[in-house]
Amino acid sequence: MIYTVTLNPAMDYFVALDSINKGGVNRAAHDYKAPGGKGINVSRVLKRIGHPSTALGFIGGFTGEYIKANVEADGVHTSFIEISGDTRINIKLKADVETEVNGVSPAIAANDVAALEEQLTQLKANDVVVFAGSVPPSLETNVYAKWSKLLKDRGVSVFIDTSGKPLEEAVAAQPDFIKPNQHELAEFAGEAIDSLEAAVPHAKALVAKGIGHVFVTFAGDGALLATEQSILLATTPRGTVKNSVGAGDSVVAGFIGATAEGMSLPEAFRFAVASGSATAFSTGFAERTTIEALMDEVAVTIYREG
Ligand SMILES: Nc1ncnc2c1ncn2[C@@H]1O[C@H](COP(=O)(O)OP(=O)(O)O)[C@@H](O)[C@H]1O
Ligand SMILES: O=P(O)(O)OC[C@H]1O[C@](O)(COP(=O)(O)O)[C@@H](O)[C@@H]1O
Repeated sequence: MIYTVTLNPAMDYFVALDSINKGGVNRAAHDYKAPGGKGINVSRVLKRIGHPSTALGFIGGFTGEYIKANVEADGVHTSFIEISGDTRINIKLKADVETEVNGVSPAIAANDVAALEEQLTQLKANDVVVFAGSVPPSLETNVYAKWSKLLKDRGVSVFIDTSGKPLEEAVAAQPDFIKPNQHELAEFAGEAIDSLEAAVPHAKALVAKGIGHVFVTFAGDGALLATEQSILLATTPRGTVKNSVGAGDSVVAGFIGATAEGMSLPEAFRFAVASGSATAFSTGFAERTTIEALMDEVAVTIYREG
C-alpha cells in the first residue's frame, strides 16, 4: 500500500494576469482553486496513472474541508487528522513569470501529531510512504528523520521530497529516495549548482551517505538519478509550460507508479521525468496518455566520468 503524508497542505489559488501592475488594482484574467500540498498532489497523480494510495496529514477549517472533498472526489482515499485552525491558502500567480506566495501554516497540537504518529505505526513491510512538503513551524524540523528511521526499521520504503533543515536532517535517516530540485540541492550543498554534471558529485555524496535513490530535477534542463549502481542522466521534453505547480510531485508519483509496475530503473526514470513534463505542459495534472507520449522525448544516458 502507498501512503502520502502532507503535514502542510494548502488550497492552491491560481491567478492568471496578462501583467502585474505593482501597487495598483489588478483584475485576474482567469482564476481557479485546487487542493494542494506535495503529498496530496502525489496521491492525485498516482490515482491518475492507475495507482491507489491513502493521503494522510493535517487539515482544518473551510479550506481543509475543501481539500478533503476534492481529493476524495478524485478517487483518492484519505485519512486526514482534523485540526482546529484553517489549512493555509497558497497563491500561484501567473503573469509574465510565475510567482508563488505560500501561506502560513496553522498550529498543529501535540495530540494531533501523536494521532498521525499512531497511524504511521500501522504501516507494514513493503508499504511505501511519501513524506512531502514543508514542515509546519509548530513541529520539530526532524520529524521526517524520526519517522523515516521508525518506518525503515519496519521494512517500509521511505520517499522524501522536502527542502532546507527537514531535508538536511532526513538525509541522516537514510531514506530510500529523495528528490531535490536544482535549487534545493544547491541550498543543501551550500554552493551554486548550474548543470547536471555539477550536481553529480553532490548526488554521489548523498548516495554514499546511504540514500538509495537521489533524483535531482532541473526543471526543463534535464534530470539526474544516482544510485549505488549508476548515475543516469535524462533530457526533458520540449514544450510550452502551462503550469509548473505540481510538476515535481508528478515526478515522485511517476517514479513510484513505474516502480510498482516493475519497470527497470532507466524506464522508471523516463516515466517519472515524462510525468513531470506532462504536468508542466497541462493546466492541471498529467494524464497517463500524455506521459506515455512524452516518454519518447526523454533520452536516458549513463553518466561516465571525464
Ligand atoms: N520547462 C519545462 N519543460 C519541461 N519539463 C519541465 C519544465 N519545468 C518542469 N518540468 C518537469 O517537471 C519536473 C520538476 O521540475 P522542477 O522545477 O525541477 O522541480 P519542482 O517542481 O520540484 O521545483 C522536471 O523534472 C520536468 O519533468
Ligand atoms: O509545503 P511547501 O513547500 O510550502 O509547498 C507546497 C506547495 O507545493 C505544491 O505541492 C507544488 O509542489 P511542486 O511544484 O514542487 O510539485 C503546491 O501544491 C503547494 O502549494
